[in-house]
Amino acid sequence: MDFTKISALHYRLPSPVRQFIVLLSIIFLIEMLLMAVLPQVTGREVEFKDALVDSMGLVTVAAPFLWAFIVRPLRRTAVAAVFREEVLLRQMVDGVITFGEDGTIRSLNPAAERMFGYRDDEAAGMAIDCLLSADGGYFRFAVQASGGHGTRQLAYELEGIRRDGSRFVADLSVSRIVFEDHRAVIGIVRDITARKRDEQNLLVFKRAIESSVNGITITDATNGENLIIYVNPAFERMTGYAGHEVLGKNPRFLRGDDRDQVELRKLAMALEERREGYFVLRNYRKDGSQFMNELYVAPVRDRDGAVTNYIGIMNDISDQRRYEEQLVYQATHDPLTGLPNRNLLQDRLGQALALESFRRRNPIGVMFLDLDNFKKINDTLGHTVGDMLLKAVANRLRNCVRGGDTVSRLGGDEYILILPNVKEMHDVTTVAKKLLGVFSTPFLLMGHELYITASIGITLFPSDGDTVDALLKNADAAMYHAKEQGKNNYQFYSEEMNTRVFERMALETSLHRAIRQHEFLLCYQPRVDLRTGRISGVEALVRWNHPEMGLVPPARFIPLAEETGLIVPIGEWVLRTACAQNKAWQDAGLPPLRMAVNLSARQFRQENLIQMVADALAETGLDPRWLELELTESLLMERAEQSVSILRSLADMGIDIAVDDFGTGYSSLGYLKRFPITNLKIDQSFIRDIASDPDDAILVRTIITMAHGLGMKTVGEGVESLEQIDFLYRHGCEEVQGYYFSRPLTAEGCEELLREERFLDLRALRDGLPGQRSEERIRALASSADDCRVTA
Ligand SMILES: Nc1nc2c(ncn2[C@@H]2O[C@@H]3COP(=O)(O)O[C@H]4[C@@H](O)[C@H](n5cnc6c(=O)[nH]c(N)nc65)O[C@@H]4COP(=O)(O)O[C@H]3[C@H]2O)c(=O)[nH]1
Repeated sequence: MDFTKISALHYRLPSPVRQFIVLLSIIFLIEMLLMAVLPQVTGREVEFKDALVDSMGLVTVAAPFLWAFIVRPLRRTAVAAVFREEVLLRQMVDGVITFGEDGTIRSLNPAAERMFGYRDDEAAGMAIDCLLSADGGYFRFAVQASGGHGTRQLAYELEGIRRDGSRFVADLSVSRIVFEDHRAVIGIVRDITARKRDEQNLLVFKRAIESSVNGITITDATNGENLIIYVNPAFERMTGYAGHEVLGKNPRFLRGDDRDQVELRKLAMALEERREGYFVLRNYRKDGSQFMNELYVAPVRDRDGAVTNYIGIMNDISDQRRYEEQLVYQATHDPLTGLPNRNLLQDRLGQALALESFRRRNPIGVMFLDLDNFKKINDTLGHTVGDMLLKAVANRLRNCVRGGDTVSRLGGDEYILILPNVKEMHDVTTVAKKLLGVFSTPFLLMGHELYITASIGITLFPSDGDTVDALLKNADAAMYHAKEQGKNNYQFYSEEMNTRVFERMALETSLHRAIRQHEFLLCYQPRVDLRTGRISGVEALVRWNHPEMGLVPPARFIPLAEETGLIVPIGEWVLRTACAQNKAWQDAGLPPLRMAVNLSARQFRQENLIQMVADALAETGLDPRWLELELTESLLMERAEQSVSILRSLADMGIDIAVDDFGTGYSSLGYLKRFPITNLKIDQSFIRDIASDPDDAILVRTIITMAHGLGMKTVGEGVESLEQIDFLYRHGCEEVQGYYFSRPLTAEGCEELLREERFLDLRALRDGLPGQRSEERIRALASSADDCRVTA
């Protein structure tokens, strides 16, 4: 390799011969001068002339020494210096290109060779434009470089072109070198593609950080202080602090005085252990407001693994937390009253049981409180009032118990109370009495003064059960017992209550089976027209022929069927069977009579009721005028407005409507007038003492008068004596029904009665109070009929 070609540096190294000659000449000239001047000064011209000759000889003799001891060492030193520079050039990682002012490349150093893919000798003579492309070509910078005086350095960013045509970003520094008569340009080229990419990447990262919705902090961990050196705009938005206000501070200022946080301790530990971590902290904005900071902290390590910085990524999750809390609240609380719901109740009771099983100190009381007749209020006054009442009850119950007790709502009108720390049984009784007492004051809601009572069932852990389910189930059974005991009382759980509940469940199961296996049958109780004494109609009464229990009375299964909804298929069967039976009697040539069929509340609320009745009539072929539907007074009044339209539709079909158990509910005269009612059936509770109790007598008289005033007829129910019949007859009651004339009969028994055209002999009544004979006669008549008496 010709080093002299590499760069312009070799121009600085003078020729050794020239140096040597110059040196000798200088010495000789000095001696000559001395020889010329000294004789003048000393006046000894001859001696000096001889000496001059000697000097010349000496100079000649000294010349090799001069060469050997001065010029050569100097030369060596210089060459070594140049060599060092040349080696430097060769070792340089930057490419060095020398080229003339005409743009012809003179040399490339090895780095430039690697960079451009040309060997030095290949590149020599090529135009610099082939390696470096810039707008306006090489001349722009070459001319600029050579334009000034002395050496100037200029930097450019160009495109480097490799031998294979690929390009890279080149950073070029050019220097113009002028040495003696040599001129050249040195270009130092650096491939800055990676740097440029890094710069771009940095820009992207910076932009990402700046535009991140997460607050980002960078702290300096080198001095152990962890002071903030950067915060992004999201941090400023999140905290309300401007960047300059927090730079140089430790981020812990965000926690304010709220130091007692478990998560803070975890954070401190993570920082101490120099590891990353995730924390949720209560932090405070500049205005003092709190926010939940979901913080992710990660250390940044240098090449040696030492932590230099921490990056903190913050996320304000206050809204999310609120939402989560709301979800948890919704999942654990009753939306209406704000009381704990079944989930939370089970959780709390479970915890109380676990704790008490361990401590075994005091029993836990569980109370099941159910409002009495709440449904009536809901149905008559509407759901708004019902809801208000439930809320008001919740408040009263809450205020009635201690802080550690739980009042929860299971739904509907059922509340459960947990008393976790019962010291004595007496405590539970006191609380139960207190709870019943909160209902002694009426509830004033939307202008209504509501009196309501509650029934409470009580179980105790561990004596009545040791699981949540068992305790709740037994409290429920006890509450049912309280209802059975006349409501508005409390009952402690006992084993036999469960037996009853179990029986109820068994009954429910067998009711399902009864429908499938057609275990129901109908009895018919005749109704007598007091004007003629003849049978004017019959009432269909359902019986359940239970395979083991025998005939089960409706009072034992109708309420359960009503509760479970089974009354709908049962009622439909009753209606069809009764219509079919009536039609069959008519077809058999018996005198036509009215068939009364009971409709339960659930059936009455069925959307397809009208259609169902129409279908039953159509399928059996019974004329609607021989059908009478019986509905209770309370059922009609519960949803009076809806009842009006349903009853009208039924009446329009030609069906008679009777109000059952009249006098037991609270009828509004206004509605009674609007209902298309044919008959009012006076409840047997008023008939029973009609002859002895003046109040009942007045009431019955009033009902009859009122019914007539409204254009309705009356039927006396449960008539058992001639005196009762006499009273009703005298006060204008149109019909009677009761054991006196006939008990409910099987279809065959009833048919026989009809065939025989049995009648009530009214002569005795017309002639005044009946004598012994006539009464006996009538009794005999009644007892001769087939009996459909129930066994249970
Ligand atoms: N102490 C006494 N009782 C008398 C006398 N005369 C009749 N009874 C009884 O009084 C009830 C009259 O029927 P209800 O008021 O409609 O009252 C009925 C009715 O509300 C309901 N029920 C009966 N059958 C059906 C039905 O098919 N569907 C629906 N939804 N309810 C029914 O069950 C209730 C009870 O029916 P039952 O046990 O058959 O009881 C019948 C009947 O046997 C009497 O002189 N003295």
